[in-house]
Amino acid sequence: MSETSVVVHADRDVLAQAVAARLIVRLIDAQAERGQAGLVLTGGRVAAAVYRAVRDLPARDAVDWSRVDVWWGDERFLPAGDPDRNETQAREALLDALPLDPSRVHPMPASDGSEGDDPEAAAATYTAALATAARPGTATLPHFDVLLLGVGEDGHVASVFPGHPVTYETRPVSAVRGSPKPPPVRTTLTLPTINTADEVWLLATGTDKARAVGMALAGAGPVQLPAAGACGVSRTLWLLDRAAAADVKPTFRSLR
Ligand SMILES: O=C(O)[C@H](O)[C@@H](O)[C@H](O)[C@H](O)COP(=O)(O)O
Repeated sequence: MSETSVVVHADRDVLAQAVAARLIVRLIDAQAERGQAGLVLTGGRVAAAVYRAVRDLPARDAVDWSRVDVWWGDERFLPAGDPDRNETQAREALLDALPLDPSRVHPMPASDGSEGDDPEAAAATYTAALATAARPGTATLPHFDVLLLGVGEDGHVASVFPGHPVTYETRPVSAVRGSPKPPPVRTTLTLPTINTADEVWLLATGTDKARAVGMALAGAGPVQLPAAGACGVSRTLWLLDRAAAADVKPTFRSLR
């Protein structure tokens, strides 16, 4: 039975520290249970603050990083190494500092990769990479223990934007053209894929996010507000600061 929880922290710095600690513990537990862990990264400023906090916490050494599979929930379709790629940002903020197994780090293709400047081909390549790592006996996807999502002011998650055709997409990975947040071309896990994760953690800070967060938790639909359609199999965890939680009904709040 899936559980939805909301945890509210004082501000972004405290949130980043607390989410980093929570993430480290969750990865340790996953490895204790399964011998490995699957982590899906997101882009954006809040996630970057969390990544830096993980990097700087000594407890990160309790994770066996060589047995963590790292995936991305979405990517800005730009050349390899572009500073605006989610991959580049995650590598700089965290991944470069960790003893990861490079074969277990799975960035989404870049626009100058072997697929060429073709986001549909890039989405197909990522779909194949996911299928290669699929759980034995299951369909097409690996085990995601934790899937991180930033939340946009408009309620987007990953590169699933409100009202965009991608909100209806049922294939595992989709190309996105005409993104309202630059750059316009992206690749993304779709909502059905996101929703196979054991735990989905939605991160939001600042007053700009309050309306979207409040509406998502009040039961908005996923086409209007994709964040409302992101749910973990075991748990959906909203990790907010006070400003982003301003419109969340008191029944959902657990102040920290
Ligand atoms: O590629 C991206 O831009 C992200 O994956 C996107 O979904 C992001 O997570 C949100 O827009 C929140 O970003 P902020 O934390 O910067 O507000």
